[in-house]
Amino acid sequence: MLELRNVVKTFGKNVRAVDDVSVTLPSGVVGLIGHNGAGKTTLMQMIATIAKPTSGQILFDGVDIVKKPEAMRARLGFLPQDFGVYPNLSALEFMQYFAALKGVRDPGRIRRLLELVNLHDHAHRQAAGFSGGMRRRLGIAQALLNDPDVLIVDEPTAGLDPEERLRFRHLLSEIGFRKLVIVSTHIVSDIENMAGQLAVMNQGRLVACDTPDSFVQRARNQVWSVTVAAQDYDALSEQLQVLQAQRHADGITLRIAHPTSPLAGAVPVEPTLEEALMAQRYALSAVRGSVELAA
Ligand SMILES: Nc1ncnc2c1ncn2[C@@H]1O[C@H](COP(=O)(O)OP(=O)(O)OP(=O)(O)O)[C@@H](O)[C@H]1O
Repeated sequence: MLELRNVVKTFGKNVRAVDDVSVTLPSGVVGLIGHNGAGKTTLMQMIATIAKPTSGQILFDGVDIVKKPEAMRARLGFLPQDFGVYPNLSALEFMQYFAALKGVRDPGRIRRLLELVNLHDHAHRQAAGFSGGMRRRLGIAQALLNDPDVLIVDEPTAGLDPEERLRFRHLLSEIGFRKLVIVSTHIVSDIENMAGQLAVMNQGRLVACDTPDSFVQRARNQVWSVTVAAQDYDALSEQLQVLQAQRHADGITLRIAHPTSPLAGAVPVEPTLEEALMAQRYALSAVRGSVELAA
């Protein structure tokens, strides 16, 4: 169990990257979500013991890992955002290199991990020719070498194509059956089907931590659907929090976040998780990107 108590990280005088975060995380997949600059990477770096909190405590199974980082390092797998593979090494050589660094002596483990991430057929290929998804999967394989109890993955699907995203999500959710997996992202769809808990960060603060279902439940009766005339769209979108707009022959059907009925004829609809987060005003840059007029 991982426990953060009043964790603060400041940079210089003015930047409070992580601002008084307290949370307890048992096991399973936790989605750490928030817009760019919300503090996700800084928080994960502190959990991974590669940055120290300015104040506060981080306990893993009751041990203070700020004072005793080795207690965490031995049980940690970390895939940072800017993880790079060595292009001249094959997948197998890369794994052997990290196994040596981590003191892992079981050669069968490398083979099993390459199978787990579906790279066993490419074990002898140089990583230089790997796609983004293959590199991320190799990154996960090295992070699992020491059979960690905690796996931390920063922005796992950045730059991956849709098929690779799916495969990667599936892999992480499988690992989450047995371990604590912390996945940071600003893309809700990356974690909505695998995270048991969602921790939402905004400006360094942890503004909410709950199950995806609870977020959706709280947003019920706050997301509305209504069809309006095409010429009214610009004015309405200025006044209302439009989550989605779809153009068709009879006008434009809007999905709107509002605590009460926003317009005559509006009917409440079941919110998606993304809409629920928007309706509750957890600003997420990725969500704003989804508000586009579909022709
Ligand atoms: N080494 C540093 N020195 C100064 N400021 C920093 C440093 N690292 C992070 N920050 C600032 O701390 C805040 C949080 O950054 P952080 O990278 O943790 O956010 P994030 O949620 O991971 O963002 P992203 O999704 O873009 O990776 C930002 O304002 C960032 O500019």
